[in-house]
Amino acid sequence: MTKTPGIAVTGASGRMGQMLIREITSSDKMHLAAAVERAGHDWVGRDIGEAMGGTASGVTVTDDAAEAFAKVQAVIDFTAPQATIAFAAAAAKAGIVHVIGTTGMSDDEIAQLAPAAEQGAIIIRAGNMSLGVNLLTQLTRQVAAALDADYDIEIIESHHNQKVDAPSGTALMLGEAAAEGRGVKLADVSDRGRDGITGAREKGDIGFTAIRGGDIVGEHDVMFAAAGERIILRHIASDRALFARGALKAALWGQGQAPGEYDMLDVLGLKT
Ligand SMILES: NC(=O)C1=CN([C@@H]2O[C@H](COP(=O)(O)OP(=O)(O)OC[C@H]3O[C@@H](n4cnc5c(N)ncnc54)[C@H](OP(=O)(O)O)[C@@H]3O)[C@@H](O)[C@H]2O)C=CC1
Ligand SMILES: O=C(O)C1=N[C@H](C(=O)O)C[C@H](O)C1
Repeated sequence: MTKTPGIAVTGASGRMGQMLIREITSSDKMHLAAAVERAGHDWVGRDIGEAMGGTASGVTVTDDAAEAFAKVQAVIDFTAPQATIAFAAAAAKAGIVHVIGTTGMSDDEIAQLAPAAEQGAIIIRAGNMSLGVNLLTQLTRQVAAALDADYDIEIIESHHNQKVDAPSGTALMLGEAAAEGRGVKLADVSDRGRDGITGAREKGDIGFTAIRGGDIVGEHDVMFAAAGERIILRHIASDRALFARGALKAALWGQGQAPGEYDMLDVLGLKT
């Protein structure tokens, strides 16, 4: 029998952490080999299956990422920016695949991942792991390239009321794609957080609006609004399992890749 890759999940008690553990446990292409939580978390030392309210899995939650990563082929990490930077360094030491779903990272924090990729980590990072959204980035780039600045680009995202970062990682991916299509830098045209007497909209800007409420999993619209018409590209995620399955696909794709930084377009073969 062929041995499947062992996977570690960080932020094991989180919304995505638990979803990832369920998906890995039901996959025959990989197995759950470690579950990591931060020091002091009350799940540390408990069986992850039991902590999640199910049956024993044989995997005890640990706060020792280095020890966990030494015995796996990939780590899937949906946590928080500073935690992800620390996990990247540990993944580099272990020479394993590091799938990063964490959003809300500043440019400076993203730059801090580069040394890990140079030192042996195979980093696959995306603000959204779904096929649909990654396809939508390509469509957004295409439509933005085809239309001139008479079409105002607005990105509207909606998420659950526990989300801590805005705009969402997905909205930023879509904004980058629109800016690329237009041949401009997103940082030069990004318009966020309008409030009060903002003045009229600047031609060529890419606007962002974030809605937070209830249990919305994740919805994104890219609107191209001109005199007399609007084109709206929309993605609706209705189940977090979508993101988890994308992350599992990335963990498998990364096996045997050279150390470096990749994204879901690489994994899904959508790079143009
Ligand atoms: N790329 C994608 O496709 C997707 C990305 N995401 C992103 O994934 C991230 C997590 O989302 P979600 O699961 O909803 O969030 P949760 O808050 O439910 O889970 C976050 C987990 O990370 C842990 N964590 C936070 N900070 C640290 C730290 N400093 N060290 C160690 N562990 C830490 C938390 O532990 P504790 O409870 O102790 O704080 C918790 O277990 C977010 O950035 C979100 O935007 C979400 C869905 C899809
Ligand atoms: O926090 C979430 O929930 C999600 N975060 C990602 C993002 O910031 O875009 C992906 C997805 O929309 C869910």
